[in-house]
Amino acid sequence: MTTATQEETLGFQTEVKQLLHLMIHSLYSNREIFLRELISNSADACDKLRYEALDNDGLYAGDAELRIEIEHDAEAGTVTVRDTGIGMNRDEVIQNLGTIAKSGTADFLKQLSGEKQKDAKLIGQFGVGFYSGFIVADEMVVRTRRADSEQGVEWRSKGEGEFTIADIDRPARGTEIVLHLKEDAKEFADEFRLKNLVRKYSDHIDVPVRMPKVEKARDEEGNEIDGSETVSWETVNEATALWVRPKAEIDDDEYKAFYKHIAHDFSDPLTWSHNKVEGKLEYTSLLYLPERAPFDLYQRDGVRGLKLYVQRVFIMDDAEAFLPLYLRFVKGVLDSRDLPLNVSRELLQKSPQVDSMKSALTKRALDMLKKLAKDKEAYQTFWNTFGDVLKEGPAEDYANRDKIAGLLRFSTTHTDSTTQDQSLADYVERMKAGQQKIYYIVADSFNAASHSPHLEIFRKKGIEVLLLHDRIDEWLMSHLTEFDGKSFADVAKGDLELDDMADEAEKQAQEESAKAKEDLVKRVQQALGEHVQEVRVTHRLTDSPACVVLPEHEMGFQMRRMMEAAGQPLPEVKPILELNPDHALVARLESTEGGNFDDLAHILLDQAVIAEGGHLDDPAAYVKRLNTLLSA
Ligand SMILES: Nc1ncnc2c1ncn2[C@@H]1O[C@H](COP(=O)(O)OP(=O)(O)OP(=O)(O)O)[C@@H](O)[C@H]1O
Repeated sequence: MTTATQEETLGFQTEVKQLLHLMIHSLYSNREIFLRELISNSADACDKLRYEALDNDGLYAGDAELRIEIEHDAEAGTVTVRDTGIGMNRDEVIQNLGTIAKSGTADFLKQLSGEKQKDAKLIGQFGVGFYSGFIVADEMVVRTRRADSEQGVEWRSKGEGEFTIADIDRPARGTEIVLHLKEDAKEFADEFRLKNLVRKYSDHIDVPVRMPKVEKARDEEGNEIDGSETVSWETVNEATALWVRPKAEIDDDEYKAFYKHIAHDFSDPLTWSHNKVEGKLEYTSLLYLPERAPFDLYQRDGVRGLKLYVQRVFIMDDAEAFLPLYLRFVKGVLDSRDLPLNVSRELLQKSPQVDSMKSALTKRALDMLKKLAKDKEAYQTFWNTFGDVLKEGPAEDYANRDKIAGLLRFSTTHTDSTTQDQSLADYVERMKAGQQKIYYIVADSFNAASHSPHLEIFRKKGIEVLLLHDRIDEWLMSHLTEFDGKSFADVAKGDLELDDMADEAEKQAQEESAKAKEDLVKRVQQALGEHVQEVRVTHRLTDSPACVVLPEHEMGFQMRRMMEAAGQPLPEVKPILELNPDHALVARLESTEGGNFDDLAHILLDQAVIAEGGHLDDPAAYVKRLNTLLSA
């Protein structure tokens, strides 16, 4: 019997309570995963001990065998998961089992409304880990002792808002978790069931998972002898690290199970890539592409990186140095033969070996995406979830710009749909004879892009335009210069050079109408004064009377608005006003005199700004002018 001292009862952090509630209700139909989660934690704890013992093998204290044991007691209705890993001290128990360390969890949980909370998929974004025990247990007891401490600790909770913690005697290091099963979960206290679950979920774990095997002696006739029971421990999982095994011997289910272990995810991965590299550098990598985004994907301090092993010894989680930021959704394992066992995060930052592994792994990850892209549906799932992150690529990784460009997907006037599912290769294939450039427009929303006056001439001529409407798009386009030898052109910037595609008669007519409007252009320029940089006649419009454009190398409207919203002061840039010489309103303008001319010229400018998604400096003045003209 253990004696408990220093007992205190503490409350869970609010987020833990919310998460527990969410989990118990949403994972009911998937209850068996509790065992996978607890074994996964135990395996991590064994990895951590192995790592700390590299410097101090005294930590093993005569028992160097790392193992996980699972026992059950059908009568008492309990299941116990025990490990000889690193264990926890009192502070760690409070910290790890009473709080959720991940920043942003509280905010995320707050956003979830009642209906959404029922969605089992959401819970996967957190990786419920230890707390999943409460899906099947109405009480959990944890007894643990850290390998470098003499003091054992006991933690108990019914998962209802508080836990009790006390010091106990505990000769064995490591952690033991006893689950007191709920009435309707007693089925898990069964040898056969447990064994199957271990094989299903934890076969690939490096550490042996053992279960007691009860044997009875037999008499000469082969009958079991009562009272002769002996118990031996039997290893029930394969217990070799998955990535070490030859690819041909690993089936898809094993790859998937391993993903769930390392990524703490509930869903299957979309795809994976397993490679052994030999030569100057020797390492094995197993990269996975998740199906769902973690809730902290866009947080600067969100978890990312690979699980790093050196010669099969676990070194660290979330080693960020091996992949660029724009591939932060990739999960996986890297096992290197060349790095020193005592490698630290700081050393990783500076190592040339790490740099060459990073560039090789980046290529692998991009190749994995290219392969996935052959399956349109799967790739679309990827793109809808992580496309925005991949769009950071061309700016961050100049060397792989072309590869990344091939992986991008866009909305275009060809499909006129918000779904971004067209590649640049698709676009190039559809280019018109004589078309030199890949045209795009950037706007704040899909509708603003697809209804922009700038597209009128393109639609008329049947030239496809990419409709970019994500916040990051202008940033992306400023880092893409060409694709397949074709340069990119923003249809809202600079002069339109559709000349190669216009016939002679068309060109001549355009020149003539520009000439005929020279006078009007001058008058408008005078009326608008410093509000515009230039006024000119355009042929890019068919339905609208006017539009605003920016000089070729100027930052685009969308990016300007974003930077201004972020408090970044920018030098003012005046737009160029382009007039449609064939529009009735422009004809009316031409025949208007005096104050009305000024009003109408201003109205045309303001309307062009609005149509492009911009805000008016002085909206009241616009309304007043419009009303004056309407009531004239
Ligand atoms: N068997 C164990 N031995 C030692 N420490 C453990 C054990 N189980 C859990 N812990 C500690 O408790 C922490 C919280 O565990 P929990 O399973 O909730 O989350 P996690 O494993 O960190 O990540 P995730 O939430 O993604 O599963 C772990 O990070 C670990 O430090």
